Amino acid sequence: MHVAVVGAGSLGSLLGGLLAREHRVTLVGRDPHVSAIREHGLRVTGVVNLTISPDADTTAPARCDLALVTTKAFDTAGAAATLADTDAGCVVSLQNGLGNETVLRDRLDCPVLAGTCTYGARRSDPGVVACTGEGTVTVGDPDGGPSEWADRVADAFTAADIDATASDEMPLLVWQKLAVNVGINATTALARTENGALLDGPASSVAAAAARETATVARSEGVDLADETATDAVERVARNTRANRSSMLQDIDARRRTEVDAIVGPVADHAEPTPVAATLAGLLRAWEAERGLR
Ligand SMILES: NC(=O)C1=CN([C@@H]2O[C@H](COP(=O)(O)OP(=O)(O)OC[C@H]3O[C@@H](n4cnc5c(N)ncnc54)[C@H](O)[C@@H]3O)[C@@H](O)[C@H]2O)C=CC1
Ligand SMILES: CC(C)(CO)C(=O)C(=O)O
Repeated sequence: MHVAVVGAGSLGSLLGGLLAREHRVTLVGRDPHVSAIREHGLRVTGVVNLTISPDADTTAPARCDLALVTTKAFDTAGAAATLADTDAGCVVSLQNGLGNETVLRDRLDCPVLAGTCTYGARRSDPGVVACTGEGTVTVGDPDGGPSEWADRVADAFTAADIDATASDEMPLLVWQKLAVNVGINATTALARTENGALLDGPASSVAAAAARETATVARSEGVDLADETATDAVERVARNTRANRSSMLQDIDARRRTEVDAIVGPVADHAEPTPVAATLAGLLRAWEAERGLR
C-alpha cells in the first residue's frame, strides 16, 4: 500500500516511520525536517528505536492508496489543499479536536474516515522523532457504522505491527477522545504539569468537571457519552501517560499556537452551560492573544 502522511511533524513522522516498515510511505511536511529525512533517513527514538528511509517531500504525491492527515487542527484546510491534486483512495484524520473530518469532506472527493490515536510523539530535531508512548489507532466512518475502507486501513496498520482496529462507533469514540483532551490537555497546559498531576492533585476535580461538561454537550449533539465513561477515560489516560507533557502543554512550552479552538471550543462555545470548559478556553485564548497567536 502507498501511504502519504500529510503533516509530517511529531505524530505523522512517528506513524509514517512505523508504517514504512511494511508499506511505501511518503512523508509530506516542511523543511528542514523533510530535507533531513531525505539526506539521512528518519530516526525514531524513545520507546521505539528505528532508523528508516521513507520518501519525504514538501508536496503530496500524484496518487496514493491512503492519505493520513496529521496536521494540527487549525491546519486541516491547508492539508486538504495539499491533497487537492492527489488521487487518494481514502483520507483518514488522526488528529485531535472536533470537525477535522468535516473540513476534509467539504474539500475532497474521496472517502474520509475519522481516527483516534493514543501514541505519544515529540519531534526533537530535523529528521528525528521520539516515541514517548506506544498506543492504539482506531478508524471508522465519521457517521458511525461499518466501513470497508476502515477495515482496509486497520489491516494496513496491523500489517506494520501497529495496534489498530476499525470501529463502527466513531462518533462516540471521537467525543470520548475529545473529553480526554479537554480534561487533560487544557488543564495540564494551564497548570504547566505532566498528565499524572491530574490523578489525585487539586486539578483532578477540574479535569473531571471538564470531562463531564464534554459528555453533556455530546449528549445534546445526539452522541450517548455517559459522564462516568468520560471521567473514567480521563483518569485512565492520565494514569497511562502520567509522565507525558500533553501536546497542548508542549505548545505552551514552545510559545506556539494551541488547538484550544478545536479541542475546548466545541464544549466552551456550546449553548449548553459549560462554565469549567469556558473558563479553560478563556484562559488559553488569553494566553494566545497576549502573544499575538490569535
Ligand atoms: N504529538 C502527539 O503525541 C499527539 C498528537 N495528536 C494530534 O495529532 C495532530 C498533530 O499533532 P503533532 O504531530 O504533535 O503536531 P506537529 O505540529 O508536531 O506536526 C504537524 C506538522 O504538520 C505540518 N504541516 C502543517 N500544514 C501542512 C501542510 N499543508 N502540508 C504539510 N505539512 C503541514 C507542520 O509544519 C507540522 O510540522 C494534532 O491534532 C494533535 O493534537 C494526537 C495524539 C498524540
Ligand atoms: C492522550 C494525550 C492527552 C496524551 O498526552 C494526548 O492526546 C495529547 O497530549 O494530545
